[in-house]
Amino acid sequence: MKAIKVTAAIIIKNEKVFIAQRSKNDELSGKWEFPGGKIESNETAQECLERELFEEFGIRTKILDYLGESIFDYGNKLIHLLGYFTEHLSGDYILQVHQNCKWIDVNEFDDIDWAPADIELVKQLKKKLTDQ
Ligand SMILES: Nc1nc2c([nH]c(=O)n2[C@@H]2O[C@H](COP(=O)(O)OP(=O)(O)OP(=O)(O)O)[C@@H](O)[C@H]2O)c(=O)[nH]1
Repeated sequence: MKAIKVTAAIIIKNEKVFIAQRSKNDELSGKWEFPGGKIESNETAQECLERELFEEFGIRTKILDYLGESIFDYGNKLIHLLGYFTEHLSGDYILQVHQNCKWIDVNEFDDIDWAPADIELVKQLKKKLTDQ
């Protein structure tokens, strides 16, 4: 099975991380994720993330450092999630496709009902944020 490459943004403000909840009609409905989406054939991971964040929330962003990856087999598909630290440049967050969003502290990571592919990425992020 060929892995589907998906970008995921880690946006941090006042030491809190932005996460979004997938919509009712979505696959993985109700699960929380780092916003992003599938990389299209003509774009880089960075271009993809900037496009997705504008489409999904109406915000302009700048992609910073690469955090890491998670490869997860959902059975019907293999997801290759790529996490990038991302800076919010402008625009208010307006939900276009998600049912909810929130800013969470690293202490709350373990209480979130994450999309399964995110769990490995969350582990890496937690390590990075608590080791500093
Ligand atoms: N954006 C995003 N997708 C994730 C995460 N974790 C995870 O398993 N996924 C999965 O990765 C795939 C990407 O989904 P998406 O729906 O956000 O991407 P997209 O906007 O390009 O999709 P579409 O073109 O089907 O609407 C989905 O199968 C989704 O369930 C995550 O943290 N962020």
